[in-house]
Amino acid sequence: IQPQAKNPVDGQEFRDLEWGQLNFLHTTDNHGWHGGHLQEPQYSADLGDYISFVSHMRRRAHEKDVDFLVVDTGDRSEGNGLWDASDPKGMYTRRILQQLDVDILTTGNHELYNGTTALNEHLEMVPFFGDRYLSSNIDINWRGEWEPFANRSLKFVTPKMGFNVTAFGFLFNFTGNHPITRVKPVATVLEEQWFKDAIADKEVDLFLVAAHIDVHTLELQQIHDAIRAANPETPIQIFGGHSHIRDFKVFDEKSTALESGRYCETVGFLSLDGLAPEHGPKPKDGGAITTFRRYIDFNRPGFQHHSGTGGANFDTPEGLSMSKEITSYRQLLDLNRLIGCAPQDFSLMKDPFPGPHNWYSYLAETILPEMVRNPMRDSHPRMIFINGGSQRFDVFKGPFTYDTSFLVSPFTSRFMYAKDVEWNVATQLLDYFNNDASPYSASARAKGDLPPLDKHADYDDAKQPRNVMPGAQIPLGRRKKQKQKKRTLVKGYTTNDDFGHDGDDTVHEYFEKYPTPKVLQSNASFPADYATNPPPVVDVVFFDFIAENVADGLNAIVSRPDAWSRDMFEMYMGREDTLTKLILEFAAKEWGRDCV
Ligand SMILES: Nc1nc2c(ncn2[C@@H]2O[C@H](COP(=O)(O)O)[C@@H](O)[C@H]2O)c(=O)[nH]1
Ligand SMILES: [Zn+2]
Ligand SMILES: [Zn+2]
Repeated sequence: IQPQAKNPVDGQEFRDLEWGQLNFLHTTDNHGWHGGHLQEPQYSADLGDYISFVSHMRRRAHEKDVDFLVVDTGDRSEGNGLWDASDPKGMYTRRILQQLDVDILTTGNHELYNGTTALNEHLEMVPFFGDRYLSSNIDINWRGEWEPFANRSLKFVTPKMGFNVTAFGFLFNFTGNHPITRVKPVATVLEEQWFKDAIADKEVDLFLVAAHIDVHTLELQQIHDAIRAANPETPIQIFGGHSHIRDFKVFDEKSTALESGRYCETVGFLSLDGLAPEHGPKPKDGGAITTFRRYIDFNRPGFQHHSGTGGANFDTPEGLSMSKEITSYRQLLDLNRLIGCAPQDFSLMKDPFPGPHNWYSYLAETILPEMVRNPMRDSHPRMIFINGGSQRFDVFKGPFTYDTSFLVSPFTSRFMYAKDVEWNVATQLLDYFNNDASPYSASARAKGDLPPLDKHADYDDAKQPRNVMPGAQIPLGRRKKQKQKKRTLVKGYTTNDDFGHDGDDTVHEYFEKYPTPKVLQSNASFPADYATNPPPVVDVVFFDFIAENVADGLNAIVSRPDAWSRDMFEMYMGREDTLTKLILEFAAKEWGRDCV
């Protein structure tokens, strides 16, 4: 099933990009979506189109005699059939990404959850990209000793303007990584001699930080502050990620951070002016940096417009062959195989939870009770817990394909259980998980286990841009503002960041975003009168991914630190019974195949 993408932006007049001395394209958290969005025209470009776009933007930079860098900040894996359906996972994605002309890339937490994935990233991607692949705080031990996962930092001179740039690559203080890897806390690395030497180097015109870190976090503040303390005047440009949102933070007059969404929905564009090369002429206005940022929807019309090629001359031979290669891999993996017809749209956060249009509610009320079963325990009442962040994308009414199961619920978590837990203990577990004050929240963030924030700020003209530094009436650093023209709006990202709300290239119609559960509970085989006559005990069933958190929660509830531990839990279903598989089986059984 290949729904054809109509022109995603009829009536859209694009505002041109403001180029500077140094210009960037940024992607992050693409999570395997390199084949594009087949059911969303406005994000329908694929990696082939992006390769063509990058090629044209490099050409334009050359014509303008300015510098241009392409950056990716990780989570390239997990969350699309193109990645998850191959064996080993990511086999085709790593092959296609090696054809992307990227200048600086770093590692996300999703490259590190699974040992095979981490090792393949280290053995295939790191050597291929060489010193451009930066991991300043990750090590790997696959051959008996700890060694850097990739290059720690890179100093280079930009070809046109002769800027001396020192680049780093950081991951947030992630603790959910596979044991063959280790992630050193950012604060620890900032004290290491190699880092101190790198930021002590006075022959640097710009520090570049590629970070798989949300732009509003302690770790990123620590990195900025360490570099700034050693370099009061040197510009610091940060590219963030991980929280899957479009965002932009002003740290100070010479430092900002751009975050560019997720899932091949966004390409971030950023330009800098006013940089003073070490040996070049000093800028006339005392070194003020002018910054411009724009979030470009990942579609061909936008790429064609900004590459200055229009329709006819956009596709490069490399881009065309990449698109063909992706199509062939998708066919090889049989990703378009129709499984069933989803009876309606179900969203993760575009509709209230709980509610009739919310995917979490449909899972809790319909899919999990029917599909998460153990024949030996079927008559036993059970509570089923899954982490909210395990669900990754909306379900659209109509064709639900083999690929869709990976878009929605890609992970290989299995179901474990604690047998016969007292009712009045088990009933307190959900609050332990979802109460922000509980210890779970802190450990979940460190594990990367909070549902990706997907904050779409509202389009409130009166609303001041967030985080404007106190006393600074205009965003720090000078920026190039552009007039907004009236447009026909389609639903999409509406972003309000430290530079205001003119960042989205395609002006979208705003829509409400609703909170999602940190952890979802589903009940099954409860007696009809459970509300007035609750069963004495229930089976507590859960994803192995949160097994330690379940033990911690139960122990906290009974106030005994060692009442439960992971090794006391048993498998509830088989190793092959992932939720991906269970959803496929449900869709095949319940949803019919005549998609009207
Ligand atoms: N149930 C599982 N959830 C997982 C697994 N690996 C990751 N996750 C969830 O992903 C997000 C983090 O994603 P990010 O793109 O924001 O970095 C987080 O909510 C995790 O819970 C897994 O194997 N099983
Ligand atoms: Zn991500
Ligand atoms: Zn991440």
